Amino acid sequence: MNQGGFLNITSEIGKLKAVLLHRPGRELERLTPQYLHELLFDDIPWLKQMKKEHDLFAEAMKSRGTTVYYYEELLEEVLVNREIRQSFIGDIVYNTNIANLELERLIEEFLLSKTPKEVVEIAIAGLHKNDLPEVERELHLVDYIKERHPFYINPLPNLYFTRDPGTVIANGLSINKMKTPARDRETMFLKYIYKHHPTFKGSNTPLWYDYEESHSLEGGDILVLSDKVVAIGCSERTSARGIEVISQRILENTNIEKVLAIEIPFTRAYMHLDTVFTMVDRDKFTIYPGVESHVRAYELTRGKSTPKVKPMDTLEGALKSALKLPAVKLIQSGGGDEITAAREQWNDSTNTLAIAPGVVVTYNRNEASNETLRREGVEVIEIEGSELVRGRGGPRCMSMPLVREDL
Ligand SMILES: NC(=[NH2+])NCCC[C@H](N)C(=O)O
Repeated sequence: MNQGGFLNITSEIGKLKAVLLHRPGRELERLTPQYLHELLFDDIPWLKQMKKEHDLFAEAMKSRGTTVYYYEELLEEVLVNREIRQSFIGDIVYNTNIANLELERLIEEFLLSKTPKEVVEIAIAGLHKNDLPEVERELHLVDYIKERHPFYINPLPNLYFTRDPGTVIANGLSINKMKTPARDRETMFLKYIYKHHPTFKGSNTPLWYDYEESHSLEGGDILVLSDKVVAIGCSERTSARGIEVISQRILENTNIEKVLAIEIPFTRAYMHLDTVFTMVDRDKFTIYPGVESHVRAYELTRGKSTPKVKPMDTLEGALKSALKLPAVKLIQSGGGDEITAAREQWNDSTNTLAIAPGVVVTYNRNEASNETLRREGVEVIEIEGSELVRGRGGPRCMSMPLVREDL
């Protein structure tokens, strides 16, 4: 069924051929202690160092044969077309909640006077109130009341976690519905790329989910385990209904036969399934031992209009049965020590990115977890992440695989 289009993901571990990243930019320099929580950060990273770390992350993939695409480049290419740029600017302004038509028009005019590159930059880094040239205008009530908020267009500091707004499943794309307002606008970028970029558009690239739908679904929860099985975390960010809706669509339109819905505790430390559980080889997974006993798995198969559900006894059993494997290995992160495991999980030890079967990229700081993976025969490529980690995401969160070789 996977013929035609550019996108192809039939596993978590097939050789990674193309990936979408976002190099952290000025949006990170707009974080202040006051808005950290709202913007889903716990700390303020140092941008210069962050960029270096991110470039080395990209390099680690490139040197192994992965083509790296960047959000800002693709968007800029799309926005060279004036009509598309106008529509994009209209959408951005519409999504800002400025609630003042005159001001909206001024911002629109301001953006229309910018080059495609500048528009992309503002769309991601936001528009500070001081950056809009002063014009005489009558102040409305909303101007007074909202005055303390520093931005007309909010910055998107989480965009470097490209995993979350979009997910390729089989030959199609899911443009996800983000749970929080802080990340809502990220998904719109993907829609423009999908609709207008020559590499991505194509009548044969199905859309499995759209950000305009009402139930939240984030990419950190979606793991394409094989050409027949997808796992989706039910979490703080991804709703049960969102899982049902996308599952029925992929069960009807692809070779996928089963979706494993995996329920994890709803808490900030494990906001997505991939913060506690990732696939590292054909029959190997890494898991944070602190959640193992709280995880519940359900097997979904195609139903009439919504999937049939079968609760499973254990995660291990569910994986074995769905993947038709005689055994699976759940490798516990943290090297068997409870305290180390919890500390390293906070720093994304279980958020591994497989770039080939049994080959993963991880942060070097998670020494015990990396050592455990190696002992289990996994090749571990370590990257520096002291600044990147401050946004609470690791190599898997920072990447959106577009094309993998089939296994
Ligand atoms: N796939 C992931 N685990 N992504 C992590 C995203 C972290 C980001 N600060 C957020 O809270 O949304």
